[in-house]
Amino acid sequence: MANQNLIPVIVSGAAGKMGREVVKAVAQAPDMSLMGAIDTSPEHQGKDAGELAGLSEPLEVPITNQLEPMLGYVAGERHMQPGVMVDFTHPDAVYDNVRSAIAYGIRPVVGTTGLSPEQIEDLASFADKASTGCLLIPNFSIGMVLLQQAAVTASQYFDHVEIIELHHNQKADAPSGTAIQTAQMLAEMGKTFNPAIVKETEKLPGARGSVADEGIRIHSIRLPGLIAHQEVIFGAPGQIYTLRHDTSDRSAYMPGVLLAIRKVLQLKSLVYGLEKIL
Ligand SMILES: NC(=O)C1=CN([C@@H]2O[C@H](COP(=O)(O)OP(=O)(O)OC[C@H]3O[C@@H](n4cnc5c(N)ncnc54)[C@H](OP(=O)(O)O)[C@@H]3O)[C@@H](O)[C@H]2O)C=CC1
Ligand SMILES: O=C(O)C1=N[C@H](C(=O)O)C[C@H](O)C1
Repeated sequence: MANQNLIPVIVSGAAGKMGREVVKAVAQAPDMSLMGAIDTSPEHQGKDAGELAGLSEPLEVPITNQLEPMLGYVAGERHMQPGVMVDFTHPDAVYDNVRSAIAYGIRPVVGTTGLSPEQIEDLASFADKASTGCLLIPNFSIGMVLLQQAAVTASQYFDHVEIIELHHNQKADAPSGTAIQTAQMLAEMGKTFNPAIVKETEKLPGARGSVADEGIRIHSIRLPGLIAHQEVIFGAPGQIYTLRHDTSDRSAYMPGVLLAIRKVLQLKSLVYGLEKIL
């Protein structure tokens, strides 16, 4: 395939758990070219992104912490498709990274969670003004989209629901972006869940989890040995309906990430959620 058909991709957070998977997936995609691998972690500077990701051959793409020069370089590659930046970094870094990418006309595909509603609104208006596609995807796995659809269906028939999300203990944000999105989807059904039956007292603050939109409670578990898991539990007199999704390997997210890289080129504004591009 000639170069002008390739999508130039920058991976931000390339040395991290998700970033390494993305480097592998992009390197193996026939329509993409890994142009930059950004990561701030000092011990990985200068290392080959492919070797770090476990590929047998080097990709000749060194890890660097210089995002802006890389955005400028890719923006200047006019003989290729418009550039895409995939971000799997940290809740404290993602907002600035996305603003910078949009400013250079590079389309962000964002997996990093932990953005506040205000930050998301601001990024949406920035992308809109720049007529630049931007995808914010709290969860790239198809299984989670299916779980959320089943939860929305069930919420028509159940008035009581709680969410439990379980993750590895290196996760910075709680609750997970996926749990927040799931609660938002249920809240959009237009009813308030979990009407109080008794006056509850929390003898230890937080014992009943956090209360998201429309009374939906979210409980966050953090343990080594976990990757990413979510349960949505509906209750009614005499029955419990439990939906559960388990991620056992981060490769589960890669078909969604590659799809998002291709789809973001067709967008002119910010879109939130994998289900919108399937
Ligand atoms: N949407 C989805 O489907 C999924 C989303 N996630 C989310 O993705 C994010 C990353 O997760 P994960 O890979 O597990 O995290 P890791 O901590 O393993 O990786 C993040 C990497 O980004 C680096 N980093 C931090 N700040 C910057 C910055 N400003 N620029 C470039 N690199 C930076 C980190 O370096 P250092 O360690 O030195 O800080 C680290 O190497 C999290 O928000 C997580 O919730 C995770 C899985 C799936
Ligand atoms: O940090 C993680 O690992 C994950 N984060 C995302 C989230 O916060 O929902 C997606 C998935 O749960 C894995």
